[in-house]
Amino acid sequence: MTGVGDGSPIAWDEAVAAVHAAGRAAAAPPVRLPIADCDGLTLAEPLVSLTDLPAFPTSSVDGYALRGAGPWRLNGRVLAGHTAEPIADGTAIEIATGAMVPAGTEHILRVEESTLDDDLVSGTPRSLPEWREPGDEAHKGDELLPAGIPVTPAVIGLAAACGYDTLAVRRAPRAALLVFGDELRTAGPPGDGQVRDALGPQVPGWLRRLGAEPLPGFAPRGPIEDTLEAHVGALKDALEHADLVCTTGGTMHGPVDHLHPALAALGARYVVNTVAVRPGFPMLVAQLPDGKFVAGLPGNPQSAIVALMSLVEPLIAGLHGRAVPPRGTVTLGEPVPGRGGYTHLALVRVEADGLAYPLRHSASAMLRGLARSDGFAVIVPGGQGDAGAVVPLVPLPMFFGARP
Ligand SMILES: Nc1nc2c(c(=O)[nH]1)N[C@H]1C(S)=C(S)[C@@H](COP(=O)(O)OP(=O)(O)OC[C@H]3O[C@@H](n4cnc5c(N)ncnc54)[C@H](O)[C@@H]3O)O[C@H]1N2
Ligand code: MOO
Repeated sequence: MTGVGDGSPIAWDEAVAAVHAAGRAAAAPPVRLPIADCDGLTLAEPLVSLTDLPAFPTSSVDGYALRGAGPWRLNGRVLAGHTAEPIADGTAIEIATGAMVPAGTEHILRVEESTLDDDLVSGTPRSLPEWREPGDEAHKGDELLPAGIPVTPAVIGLAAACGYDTLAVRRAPRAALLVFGDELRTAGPPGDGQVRDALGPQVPGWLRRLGAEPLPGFAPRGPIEDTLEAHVGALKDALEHADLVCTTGGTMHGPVDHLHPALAALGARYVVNTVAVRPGFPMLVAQLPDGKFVAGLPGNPQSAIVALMSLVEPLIAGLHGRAVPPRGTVTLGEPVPGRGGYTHLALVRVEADGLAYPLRHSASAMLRGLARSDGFAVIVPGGQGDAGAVVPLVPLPMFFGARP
């Protein structure tokens, strides 16, 4: 096998950039879908307004459109959804919020600030216009959003408002999960040398939140029998359906770690093979000759999630045609040690004082810290996190669709 990272681990930020670039190069071609089906997908073209917004002068209030000096003779009504005739001098036209303002209107008088006596309207209109002019929000042809941004419900609303029925989007990559490890139990408490599979049940939820499309059923397969044949067979099968297959365990070179030989048997090329990060360094991403990806997550449960956030999140972003997700910063409330020449991804929780505190029970085999965490504080190689230091944060996407 060939590829970046053969031999010694590559730097964490280089690994992030490498998988993102590989994903971007393999991004699916754009498709056109009805706007309501685009939530969580990615704009493949800039959103350009198809119209002025608003498209016509639009009343912001219920009241009377006026022209000339008052009192004004009431001469009709215009409701939202209708076109308006021009207004004659010295007249008032009753107008509803959202209705088209008659041409020639000089003021709109709010209904609660007016009096109507027979057919005569009087009152003092406010000095500021009570309507929105065409183009106040956007002009036809304005670029409202660039290509490559996630389609959120707000984006769908904006697209609808300016006239779109369909959008050019990139589909989400389809992801599958294979769990390796004969020692795993899929039900009940651990014991007798066996541990409970803690990744099969949780990784699909993370993948969904990172923007992958669940394969029908999305059932993680495993544990896969600890033979090379079984690994190759399971990978082939999953790769028939998925653009991205995540595996857990078997990233090292123990007697029953078959991931590397299985990837070699499939003709895969490493995009990244081991990363200078703790925990989780044996993580890898490989690409098959047909362009599909395998992400090898280490078996230690917290390390697997470090690998998801380090490699799988930017890979999925690339496959969507998006930038690497923005990673903010936190201010540390307590010191967080560095890990020598490795990047340290340290579980932290942001407390009520706004500061991020390292969590206990956060060794690579543990999940107790992860379950209380907001994300990973990033301590750069050779550095350390002093209390009060501002450091990057890799946030965990806690809510469904929070970061598609
Ligand atoms: N000689 C060395 N051995 C190990 C090293 C090393 O540098 N030299 N690194 C350790 C590190 S760090 C990690 S991480 C693991 C990665 O190993 P694998 O990816 O090959 O994972 P496994 O050996 O299959 O499992 C490791 C550990 O995690 C438990 N596990 C696996 N899958 C699950 C699961 N789905 N749910 C819960 N727990 C799981 C498994 O039982 C093992 O305890 O290698 C170290 N070894
Ligand atoms: O790097 Mo391992 O992933 O520390 O537990």
